[in-house]
Amino acid sequence: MIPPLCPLRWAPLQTSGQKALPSGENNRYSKKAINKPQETGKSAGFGVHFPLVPKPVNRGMGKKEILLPLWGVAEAPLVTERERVYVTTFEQPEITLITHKDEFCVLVQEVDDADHAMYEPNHKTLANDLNQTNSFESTDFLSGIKLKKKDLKTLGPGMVLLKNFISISGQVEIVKTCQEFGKGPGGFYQPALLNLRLMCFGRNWDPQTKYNARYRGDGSEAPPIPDKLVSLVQTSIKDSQAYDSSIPSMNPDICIVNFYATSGRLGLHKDIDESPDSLNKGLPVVSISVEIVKTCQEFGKGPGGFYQPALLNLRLMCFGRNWDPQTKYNARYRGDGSKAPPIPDKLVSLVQTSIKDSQAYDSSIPSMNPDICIVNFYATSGRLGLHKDIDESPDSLNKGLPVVSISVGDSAKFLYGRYRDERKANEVLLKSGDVLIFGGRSRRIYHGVKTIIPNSAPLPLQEIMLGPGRFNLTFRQF
Ligand SMILES: O=C(O)CCC(=O)C(=O)O
Ligand SMILES: [Fe+2]
Repeated sequence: MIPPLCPLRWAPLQTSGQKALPSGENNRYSKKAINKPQETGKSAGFGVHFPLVPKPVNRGMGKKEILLPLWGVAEAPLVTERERVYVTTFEQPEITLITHKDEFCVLVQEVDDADHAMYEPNHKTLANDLNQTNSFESTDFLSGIKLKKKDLKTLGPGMVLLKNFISISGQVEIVKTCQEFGKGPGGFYQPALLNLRLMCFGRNWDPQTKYNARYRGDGSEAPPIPDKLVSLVQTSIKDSQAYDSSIPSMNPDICIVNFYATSGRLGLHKDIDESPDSLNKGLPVVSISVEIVKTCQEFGKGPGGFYQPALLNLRLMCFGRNWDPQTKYNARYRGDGSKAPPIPDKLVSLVQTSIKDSQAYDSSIPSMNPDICIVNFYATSGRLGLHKDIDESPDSLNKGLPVVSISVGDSAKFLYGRYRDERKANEVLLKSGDVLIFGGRSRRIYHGVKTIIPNSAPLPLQEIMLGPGRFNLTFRQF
């Protein structure tokens, strides 16, 4: 079993297949067909060893919750496609749980009773394991105590989706607030031609007069935005900025609440009624993965830039200090006399954020201050044989200070395992924007890159990259 290995899906850019909104000032309510959200792919399957048995809790309607202790999940490769993760137990390989990744690693499964029955035999044999672990109470999930882990995706530059961000109890509170204010003066009404009901907090906006009518037709004024909602918004922005620093801060002064009945819909439109100052702030937006590619391109062509090391199927450069496959960390300068440029600050903080996030899953992952970043560029034929990263100082290795690996560009089939044997290795697809952290007991795992998948990079990246290929940046503390 592989100890803590924690791939985070950070995904800064939209995956190919998602379409940008059509250009042109489609205003808020023009009647155009609504595109269905595009599925970007099916969940991947991973063999995961669970040393304990899930305890299904019946929630009715064929829904059961499966509670797993945090560490049981942290040992699993938590790579997900969207919010779903498939987990297969080794003990019962025929069982595949279709689960939601959630805070506290409470996994929710929809199973019927036949599936349920299959768990029972193991339940007894592994009861001891279960007792030795700190499993979470189902009430944690129901009361929706603060989210430990936010599933975070950027859908494009400046566009971030925080999955599972608001606890269930928070959602209940929001519904209650909307119900309460919605039925009072200034509450919900059905605007002409629109297939939804609308109300505003903070100030009035309506489809006809935009922000120009201070009061509603019924003479009512919008109630202030409830404080709790304002702080929820502030927290969301702060969290999103940790991933996409191009998102500007904001003090909301208007909140538009739409209620869609089941037949509700809203045509494609832009939200462009706010002040020009507000609309233009934060432009142009540069996503961090675009920035990473540009940084690598810029430094990569200068002195100390990319070169092809003997016998390796990739191009290499370093930030922070020099490392090369022959002399390891011993040659301070490269063969061409050049010195490694410092690691860009933004990358250092990205690494710190990733480590912090991974620690929320697995507190055994130590913190780390990167002083070396090795950048590999793999063309489509690029690969890297199974190896261990063991050239760092004994102190760093013994403490298990993590290697933080950021992938940008085309996806790669990444291998990892206990042995230097590709047939025995586990495989995981690392996509653009994924951050893989291996530290603690996994610091000395074998790992390598089997293949690069050409043209799998998000479209905006393909546009700025000079051709297909993958950048991988590994950060370590010597
Ligand atoms: O490209 C990768 O994902 C792995 C790179 C790596 O293992 C290394 O540079 O040591
Ligand atoms: Fe490595």
